[in-house]
Amino acid sequence: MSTPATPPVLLGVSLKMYFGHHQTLRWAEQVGRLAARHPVTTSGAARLFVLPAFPAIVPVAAVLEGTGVAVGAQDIATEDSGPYTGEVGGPSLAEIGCAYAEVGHAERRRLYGEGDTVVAAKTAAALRNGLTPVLCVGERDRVAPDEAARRTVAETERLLYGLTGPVTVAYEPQWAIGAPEPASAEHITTVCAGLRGWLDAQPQHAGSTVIYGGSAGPGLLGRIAPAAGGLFLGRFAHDVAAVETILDELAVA
Ligand SMILES: O=C[C@H](O)COP(=O)(O)O
Repeated sequence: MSTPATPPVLLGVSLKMYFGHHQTLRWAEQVGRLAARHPVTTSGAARLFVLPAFPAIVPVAAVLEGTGVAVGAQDIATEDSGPYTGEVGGPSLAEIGCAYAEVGHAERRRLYGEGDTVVAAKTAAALRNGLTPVLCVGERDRVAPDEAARRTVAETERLLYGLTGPVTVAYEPQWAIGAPEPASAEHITTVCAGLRGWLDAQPQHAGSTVIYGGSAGPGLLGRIAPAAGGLFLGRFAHDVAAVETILDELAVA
């Protein structure tokens, strides 16, 4: 019997609203050059995706063409078209080359009042438009790892109820976002293993991935894999040298 192939490590970066437009393009050019030459990405052992601000998606997709780096959006409308001022719908995102759409980030929940109903509807919108939702889940306050796992699995189950398709679940404990350092390896592996176990029992979500975000950076993945199948990076990917360090770490793992 053959051993199942190890799935590629998934490294995502959300640029949030940190960079200006031209800075975003310069950053994307550097990431594209890195991905096109690094053995970990060229071999397919790791896959990268980036989520720029909406206006940069089209030029970033052009910059990254042929590098293997996928592009996505930081948000998606619940509806596909119609009178929804300021929103961007899944069909448009798919048309401009997005492969991913982030949903449910803690900042959107906290600052823009998005609750479970909206997050679930955005997840559904991504799936029906052929985009992989990057579904952000995680407890708001610091609790023990087992309790965090229980809450996070229940949250994921609730948000994915009735939906079908592969998802990228980004475990982001809200208290670890924008912090000096990530949650502990024990905390992350307990929750990610819980998520992995739940997903593995859901054939309708075959092909799904669990990644960790929240002050993630170099030096972390080796301590949380394989429970976490990758990282969802924020600030610590602004310096492309840090992304290269993470790829280098994978090369020697
Ligand atoms: O979207 C990414 C996460 O919220 C992590 O951001 P951060 O690494 O800057 O804390």
